[in-house]
Amino acid sequence: MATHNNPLFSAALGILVLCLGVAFRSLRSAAKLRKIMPPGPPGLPFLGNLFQLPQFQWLRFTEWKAQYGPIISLNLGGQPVVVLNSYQVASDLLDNRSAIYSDRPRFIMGSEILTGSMLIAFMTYGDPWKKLRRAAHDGLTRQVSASYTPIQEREASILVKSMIEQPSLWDQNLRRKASAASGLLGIVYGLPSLDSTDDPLITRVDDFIRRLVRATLPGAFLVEILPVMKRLPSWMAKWKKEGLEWHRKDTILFQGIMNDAKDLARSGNLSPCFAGHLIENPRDLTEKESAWVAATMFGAGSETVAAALCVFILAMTLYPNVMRTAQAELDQVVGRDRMPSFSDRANLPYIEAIVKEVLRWRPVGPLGLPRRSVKDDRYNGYFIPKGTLVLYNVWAIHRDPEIFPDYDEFRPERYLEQPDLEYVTYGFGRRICMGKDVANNALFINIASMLSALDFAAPIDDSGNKILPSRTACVDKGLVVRPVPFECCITPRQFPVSTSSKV
Ligand code: HEM
Repeated sequence: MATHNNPLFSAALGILVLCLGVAFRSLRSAAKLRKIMPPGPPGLPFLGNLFQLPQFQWLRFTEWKAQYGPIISLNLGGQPVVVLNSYQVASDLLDNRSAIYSDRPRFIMGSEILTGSMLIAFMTYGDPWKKLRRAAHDGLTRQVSASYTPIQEREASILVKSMIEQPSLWDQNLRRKASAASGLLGIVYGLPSLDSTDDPLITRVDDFIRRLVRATLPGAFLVEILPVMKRLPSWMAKWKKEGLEWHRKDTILFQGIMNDAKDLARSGNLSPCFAGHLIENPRDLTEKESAWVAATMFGAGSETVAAALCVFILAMTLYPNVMRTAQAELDQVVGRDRMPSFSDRANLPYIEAIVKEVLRWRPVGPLGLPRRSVKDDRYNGYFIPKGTLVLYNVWAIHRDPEIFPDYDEFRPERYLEQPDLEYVTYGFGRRICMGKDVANNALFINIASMLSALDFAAPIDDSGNKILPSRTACVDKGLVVRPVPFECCITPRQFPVSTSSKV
């Protein structure tokens, strides 16, 4: 039998030739595109640089900066990616061309399914995002954030107390008290301080954050790579069924807390809080939207502040001189018989500088949150096609030797010597962090309170040598990157009782 006369064989051959043709064309166009895009490492056909990215991608991007410059491009299996490695380039594109670079890539599980596309940080750019961001803005301006400071003072004292009572649990207390319980439940809903970290509300909110974080981990859900899977009916896709069910339950939870806040507002007993602003000025938000706008503040604000405070404790363990300089400032301005307060802030420039250096030295979001370009663009002679994934490398920007010559050192003095020095941990342009004032206030009061009441030191081994924690080892938790667990001796300053602890 002559196979070439067989119609099935001819059809199969036709499809093969067509596929090869399409593959060849897309290979050629990807190759052509790479030539006009910013420079970057060569990759494999089709897969591009997919297998050149290690776990801590910001480190590899920083190495490539040395080789290819402040703006580099990659091809991740056909997805064009641009990495912005310097302040100048990131600001040129994200601040000055924000109409093109303010979109986010799709987070199908983390945004569309788990939060019903109502978590501001993960929403794509457009009218729904603008509507929610505008409504949230009212409750987060610098002036309004200042009205939350009494809650933050109260919670900072509780954090210090927990560290004195349970020094071995410092990291857990940081996460639970400094995140869900501290500041945020009070700031968002005006709730009183919760005595127990096992409170069912904290547990539910923590579970919500954990689910969200898990959903954002690369490779956690296949649907992120094959978006068409979102169309599968729930009975065929367990992940989708569970995600939608969690969304339903979380909506009930967040609407319930919001309704409690409304009851308190009606009886005149709601303390100044974010929910109070939404209730007073609901704009055109539905009940569900306003419940999710408030919930966004947990998703975006809890792990980040706790991780930054963990970086602070790492820095104090490694740099005892910085700790002593800060304590001398506190003793002089505040004295030893009371806790610091926001009214001391203007007189505590060294503490303010420590806050900035914590955010610069080990940024808890070394790549911020990703963006996506919505239009073809040209920059410095390079082409950036519509749909490019745009990452800004906070790690590299904070380690630019021309701006931070001794970038690896934790040296708060740099901010006193050069008050205009920029750090970019809160991002850029239209998508810049909405909670930066709340976060800076939380970091200021927690750091000042801890330094005023506590000493931090590396533990000592049997031969009398310090056991220093790693300066660089970190854990990528999805939304945040924090130092690996380390030992630290935390002792009250006034009543020195040494306690060594491992987290
Ligand atoms: C140390 C603490 C924090 C850090 C380092 C941090 C960092 C960031 C970063 C890098 C972004 C993305 C910005 C961009 O795309 O350019 C962001 C977005 C956001 N942050 Fe924060 N954040 C912190 C605390 C908070 C807090 C306490 C809140 C709320 C009270 C908050 C609310 C938000 C919101 C709502 C967004 C989404 C903005 C948008 O996509 O339009 N953040 N944050």
